[in-house]
Amino acid sequence: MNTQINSIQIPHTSRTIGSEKALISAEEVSGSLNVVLQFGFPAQFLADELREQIAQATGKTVNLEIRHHIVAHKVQAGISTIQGVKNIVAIASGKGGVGKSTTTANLATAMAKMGARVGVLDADLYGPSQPTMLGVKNIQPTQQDNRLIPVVNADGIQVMSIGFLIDADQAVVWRGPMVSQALQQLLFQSQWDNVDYLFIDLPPGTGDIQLTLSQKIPVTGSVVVTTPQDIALIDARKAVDMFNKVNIPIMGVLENMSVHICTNCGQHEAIFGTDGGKELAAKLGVPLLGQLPLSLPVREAMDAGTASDLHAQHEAVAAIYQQAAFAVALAIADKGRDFSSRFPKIVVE
Ligand SMILES: Nc1ncnc2c1ncn2[C@@H]1O[C@H](COP(=O)(O)OP(=O)(O)OP(=O)(O)O)[C@@H](O)[C@H]1O
Repeated sequence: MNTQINSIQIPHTSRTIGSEKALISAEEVSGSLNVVLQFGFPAQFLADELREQIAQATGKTVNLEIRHHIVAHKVQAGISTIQGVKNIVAIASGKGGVGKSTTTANLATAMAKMGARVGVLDADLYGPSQPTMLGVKNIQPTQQDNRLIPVVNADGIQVMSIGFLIDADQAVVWRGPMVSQALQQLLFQSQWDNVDYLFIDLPPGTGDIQLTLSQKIPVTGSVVVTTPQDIALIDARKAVDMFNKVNIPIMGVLENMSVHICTNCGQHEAIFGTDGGKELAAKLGVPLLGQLPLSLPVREAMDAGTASDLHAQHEAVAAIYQQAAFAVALAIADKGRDFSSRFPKIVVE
């Protein structure tokens, strides 16, 4: 029985239940089979497909319980992980306005809907938009014992934003070191509650601020967002170079605004060119996480703060983000574990 279950392929992957060592138990009770599986990534959303496959392979009625055990994975050498946060994913773009914040909000929403505990840190000082996109713009974080408690949205996403603390007009005159300090404060002094994946929406560009941040924040992996336009791709490459410089693995490239689909006639128009992100990913040898079309419901949902409803009502959009988030979770699960928080820091005086 176990051999049959272990050889089942996990949907949307080339892995099997056996290769993931996911089978905890399979017991026959009163004619049906009680199966418990545990994964190192969120897999609750695969429950129906897996139950069906196990039923087919064993010829039994199956009761399936799916658990996940997500652990902290390796970050850059010499940086310790943060209390309450297991894995940080930095979302970056070389060029502004390509949809980095939209991607962050939707990857986080997809990951939360897949059953993970998710946080978002809005580090986009020059245009903090996560509170708006995630529907919490009118809520302020509270304070407890000198720590900020992140605001929690409809999907349970813990949100912290530089926009909660300063107004955007003031921010534009901030210099690099001030930005870096404010962000570290937000990250290290917030009371994150057992977050599996914390997405950081970095400011656009690849200057000193981004470089400093990627050297000081413990990042498990990064995602680079680009439109297919040549000019965006050149800058996206710079973002990739930046992450390589500080040894942060790139989990993939997400191509945004890939095509425009006419709402009247359904015709596809490649306004920003075709497949640029796909080609960039291939050239760099990193996965293409997805290609999201220009989409009116996406724009409307981001403005209205209804990312959660967007995923419930627009299956095609939700599927693109779910696949991308799943690919990120799998890539993280494949990395070595981080044990930095288990050992006390040794300080030589
Ligand atoms: N695929 C899409 N379809 C429709 N509108 C989109 C799409 N992606 C992003 N947008 C819209 O484009 C605008 C810019 O997107 P967003 O703020 O995510 O970009 P950004 O790269 O984070 O920008 P910034 O440089 O300001 O940080 C937003 O109004 C957003 O709703």
